[in-house]
Amino acid sequence: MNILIKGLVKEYEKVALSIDELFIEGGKIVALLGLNGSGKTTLLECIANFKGYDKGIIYYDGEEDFERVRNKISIMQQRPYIFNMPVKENIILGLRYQRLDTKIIEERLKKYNSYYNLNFLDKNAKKLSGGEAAKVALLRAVILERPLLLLDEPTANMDIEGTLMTEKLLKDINKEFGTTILIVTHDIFQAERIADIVIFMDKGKIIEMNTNEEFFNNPKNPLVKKILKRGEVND
Ligand SMILES: Nc1ncnc2c1ncn2[C@@H]1O[C@H](COP(=O)(O)OP(=O)(O)OP(=O)(O)O)[C@@H](O)[C@H]1O
Repeated sequence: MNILIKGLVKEYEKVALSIDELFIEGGKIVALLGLNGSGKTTLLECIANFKGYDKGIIYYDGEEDFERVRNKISIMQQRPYIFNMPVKENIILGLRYQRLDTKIIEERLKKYNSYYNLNFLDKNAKKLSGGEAAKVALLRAVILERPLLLLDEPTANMDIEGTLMTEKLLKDINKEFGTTILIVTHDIFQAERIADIVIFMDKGKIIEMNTNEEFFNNPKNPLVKKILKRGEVND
């Protein structure tokens, strides 16, 4: 699914997000980078139409009526909600709502759990560690197999193995279904590993957007240049 954003403004006490125009090509993995408070979550929440916005239009494959595309989008939020029920039920919740055949639900669960091999599917999900809960929330979003996947720092609490498996999972579904994936991350190396397009935000605006290669080899914005240089020396 492609996304076209025009004149988008979201205000809280101050302007949290102000984007003149942004086009995200369908089928791409797009990493959203930026310092704390730069508007990454707000952008994701506007696209997911969580709290509405003050100005602007968002087109989803040319469609501006969100109700018509709602069931094509899934999101994993920064602090995902975990329901007081077994892990398995947390993961397949959306599929249950769709009243899919039990066999199909079990097959999908098996397919996607093969990335993490969670062996505590019957455990109450409220008792999971931060990284375990993140894997459950990620699977809950991915298992729906929707054309647009919005992920807010999905691997922030995961160990390195979980992080790399998540990256493999995202690449695999992107390849299999052409899923458009928008992923917020603070890990520039993760962005470099998986993104086709990288966006850098500052103070509610997009200050740099480029292909992976151009972004990392030839950054234009002074702040981005400075941050990438620091990353290289692991400072
Ligand atoms: N519910 C809210 N009420 C008031 N201000 C908010 C609210 N949510 C976000 N903001 C403000 O909007 C701005 C952008 O916040 P946002 O969460 O989008 O940033 P972010 O780039 O995702 O940050 P982080 O990297 O810390 O997750 C910040 O100044 C934040 O304080």
